[in-house]
Amino acid sequence: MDHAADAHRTDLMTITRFVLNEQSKYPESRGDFTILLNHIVLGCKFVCSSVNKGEEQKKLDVLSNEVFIKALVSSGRTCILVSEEDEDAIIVEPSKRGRYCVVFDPLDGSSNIDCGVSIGTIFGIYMVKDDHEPTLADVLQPGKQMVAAGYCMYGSSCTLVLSTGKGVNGFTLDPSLGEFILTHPDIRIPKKGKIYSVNEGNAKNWDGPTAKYVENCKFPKDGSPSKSLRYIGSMVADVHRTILYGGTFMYPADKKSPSGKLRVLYEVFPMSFLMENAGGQAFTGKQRALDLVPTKIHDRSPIFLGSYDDIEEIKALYAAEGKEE
Ligand SMILES: O=P(O)(O)OC[C@H]1O[C@](O)(COP(=O)(O)O)[C@@H](O)[C@@H]1O
Repeated sequence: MDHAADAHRTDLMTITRFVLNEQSKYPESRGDFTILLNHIVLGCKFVCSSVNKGEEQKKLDVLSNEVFIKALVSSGRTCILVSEEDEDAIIVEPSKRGRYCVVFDPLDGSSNIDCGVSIGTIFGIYMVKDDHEPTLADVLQPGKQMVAAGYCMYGSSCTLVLSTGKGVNGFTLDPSLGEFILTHPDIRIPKKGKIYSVNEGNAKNWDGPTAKYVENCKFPKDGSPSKSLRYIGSMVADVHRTILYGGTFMYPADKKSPSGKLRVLYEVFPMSFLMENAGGQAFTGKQRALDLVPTKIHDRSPIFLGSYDDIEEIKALYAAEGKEE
């Protein structure tokens, strides 16, 4: 091996080192974010190892949630937590409080566990500005106020994708080191893609613009090649492929579920934050997804996210429909 390749192999950029480097650009930084992230990473390592051991779904759902909550509270850096698994938000006891609010889905796509399809953890982080008693208002904030978001995918390898608002970076767990190492620096989504991803089983209930977009993907009128349908039905895996290869991922509204299926705080916002930071877009059918203001912690929203040009096409179809009405 030549010296340059060797230097690369021996100069390990762990996720902690990466975030410390980023934070050191801010003189006011106290290292709190790095400590918080280390606790999230611990939760991800736990879930990764449990998935690999083949724990069954029910147990894994509950276990993952408990591990994340305990890790986040014990970090001493959080004040309010919202988990997909818990109906109510968790207000951290005063002696363990810090400035961050974490919204998360500890094990998204868990119905896929027992057949070995990739699943993941999704998280978003808000920061409270002053010392006040934490309330739900601290997390019922538009996604554009998040300071960071990410997901960890438990697949053939364990990959953590993170944005702190300046680009998107991917880290892969090296099981022999027990460390996430930077393997995908500065991920940019292709400007236009060749793939669309949606549950076509719901097609008969879609609205006009969604149906028209999917029709255009299959039978483009401008002579361009048809797009391919790829749908895993596990959001982290579908979004991960979309960021890397380009195209669109959609969970639209339909007649049966007018708000779609996916949850605003811990599914739609973190993935939209990552998409925008990778150069893509995220749209609800009405507005930029990150501008949404949730009114309840488990609110849902339709979502279209992906390559810049492809989402422009969807936005144009919704705008045209608005004019027809
Ligand atoms: O099976 P559908 O309706 O296509 O839904 C798939 C979506 O549901 C999810 O599995 C989330 O649902 P769960 O919270 O029940 O796991 C996402 O990961 C995925 O994008």
